[in-house]
Amino acid sequence: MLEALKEEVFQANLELPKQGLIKYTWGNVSAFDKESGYFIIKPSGVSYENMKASDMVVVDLDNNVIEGALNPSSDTSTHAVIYKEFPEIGGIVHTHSTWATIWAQAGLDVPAMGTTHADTFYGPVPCARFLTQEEIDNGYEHETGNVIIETFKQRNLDPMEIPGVLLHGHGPFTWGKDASSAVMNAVVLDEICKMNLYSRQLNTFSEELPQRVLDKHYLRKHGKNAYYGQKK
Ligand SMILES: O=C(CO)[C@@H](O)[C@@H](O)COP(=O)(O)O
Repeated sequence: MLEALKEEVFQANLELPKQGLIKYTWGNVSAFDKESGYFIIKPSGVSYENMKASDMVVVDLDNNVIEGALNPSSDTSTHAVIYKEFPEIGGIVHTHSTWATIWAQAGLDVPAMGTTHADTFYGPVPCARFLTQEEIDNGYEHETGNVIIETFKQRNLDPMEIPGVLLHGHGPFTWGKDASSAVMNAVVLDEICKMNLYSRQLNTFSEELPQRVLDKHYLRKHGKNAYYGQKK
């Protein structure tokens, strides 16, 4: 079942090593199928070289495997929590990409310092807190999803305007309307983390974008008045 989406998820997963976002098996991509309510995710620990589209695992939002011979990613319940809470999300990516993970390990939000950032993220990308011992005991991956939701709720963020998050001491999750846009957002997040780090090294006092520039760049690409991709 869902053969076309399996192929899409497979291709999106292959894009991670191609874009230099992961080494070994340090990441996963999934995509949600609105009609069935199932999502498709990379199998756990399977190397990208040996993986086939038919290895992709179909799961439901309660983490039951519906189809697939291999174990789904160990991050499956984090993906499920995000899909459940934010129905507009159609694809999710988790990586340990170097630059974004550096910011995650530093425990810092990623400030919007340039228009590269503003073209994709409408404000700083938040860094979510460490999990408590109780949360880890309750179910680490599930609670990781809950901490992401908590971060977006507490800060009143729209997940489609800020399509990603850092987890303190761990790494990034990004998402989008489908798997390939979630991968693109993972690439952008890693690049802006790199740019910001160098900018702050060159000038500790490098400023964040003024709101007017953030608005200009984000709003011409997104939302009802977007200029990009519209007919003349
Ligand atoms: O975050 C981690 C490990 O820290 C996992 O995402 C990573 O190892 C990938 O796991 P899976 O192979 O998807 O089970």
